[in-house]
Amino acid sequence: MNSVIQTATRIIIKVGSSLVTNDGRGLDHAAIARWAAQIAALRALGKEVVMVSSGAIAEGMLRLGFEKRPTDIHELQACAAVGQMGLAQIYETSFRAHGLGTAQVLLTHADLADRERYLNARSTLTTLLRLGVVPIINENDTVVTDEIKFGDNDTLGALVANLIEADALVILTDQHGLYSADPRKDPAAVLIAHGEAGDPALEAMAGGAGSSIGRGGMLTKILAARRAAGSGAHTIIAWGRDSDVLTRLAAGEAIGTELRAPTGRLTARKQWMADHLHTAGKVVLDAGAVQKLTREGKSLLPIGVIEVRGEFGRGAVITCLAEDGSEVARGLSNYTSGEARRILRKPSSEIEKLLGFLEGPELIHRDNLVLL
Ligand SMILES: Nc1ncnc2c1ncn2[C@@H]1O[C@H](COP(=O)(O)OP(=O)(O)O)[C@@H](O)[C@H]1O
Ligand SMILES: N[C@@H](CCC(=O)OP(=O)(O)O)C(=O)O
Repeated sequence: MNSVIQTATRIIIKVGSSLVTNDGRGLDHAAIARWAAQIAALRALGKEVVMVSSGAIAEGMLRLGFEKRPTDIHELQACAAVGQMGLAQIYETSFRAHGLGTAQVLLTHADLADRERYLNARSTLTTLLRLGVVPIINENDTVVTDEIKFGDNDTLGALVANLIEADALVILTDQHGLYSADPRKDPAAVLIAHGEAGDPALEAMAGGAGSSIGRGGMLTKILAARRAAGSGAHTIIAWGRDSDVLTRLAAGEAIGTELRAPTGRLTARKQWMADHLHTAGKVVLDAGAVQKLTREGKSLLPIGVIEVRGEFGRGAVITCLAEDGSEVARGLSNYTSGEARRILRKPSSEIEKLLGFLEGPELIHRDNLVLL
């Protein structure tokens, strides 16, 4: 039995170019309608779903009359811009049939590397989920070049899984999962049902490029699983043409390849904070705020802050100290050090008046806080 999707509440579902575009001949409306129906069923089970969908370039090629994929980067970008309209249109119509709203979110890797944009993307996506909307994400091909040339949406799917701390990443593709070798070339290849994300042996099996339509091949999916595991998300790679693949996964069926994250979510997040981000500043908390954070699992409000040390920008990782100097927590700050100094000791209801804007009632939201 496969329990990953059954127990997951927040799921990223990535559909590859090879699936969405009906082998390059425009968008596969029937396939998109089937995913929408299944995602509606997942939502009815209380799961939150974010889609990462490729297909803009292939649809744009069809609409603009290109027989084969252009090599000129700006023609590719033009195709993506034209095709993205078609993608948005068909997703909107398909989900609307189930009473679900959709949102178009176009991201680049650079957006997620910048802390301020990272926080904005994160807040927007979680707000969309709270409002019951299904976000449909693609790479913002108009403003990037490298990604179009070498890019794949598997990596984007993993970055989004990390961004909103999803429980699972489902990568739907034109194969039944990861095989011991490329099944297009080796008929004796067998399906790998289980593995551990990050196991180098998997990378060796997945070598080589993908189909003529897709960009990444299997290797980028294996690397995406490793990346998603960084925030504790498990990955499933499965055949997306199965009419009920998602609902069967949600019912607990073992389908495709399941790559489990070796560490739990909290551990992974702590590790991420510890490894990837140096703390830019410090805030000293009063005893009441320490109590709220450590015992009650609450966010850090400015009223509980007695001192701000160092200079930091919005979205920076800062350390929270108790009055005796001991480290209590680390987290991503909603405000710059200058702003934090103006609102410390103040009730959150005064933030807007003091700063002229409100980024949130808390200095560090509990979702962005790791206790030490
Ligand atoms: N070990 C493997 N197992 C399965 N597929 C593999 C493997 N190695 C390479 N591939 C290739 O990867 C392709 C899927 O990648 P890709 O075409 O990029 O799809 P997508 O558009 O869904 O991202 C398969 O069609 C297959 O030819
Ligand atoms: N952003 C591009 C998709 C990139 C791509 O093909 O990725 P993938 O589906 O992972 O092989 C598009 O919409 O055409």
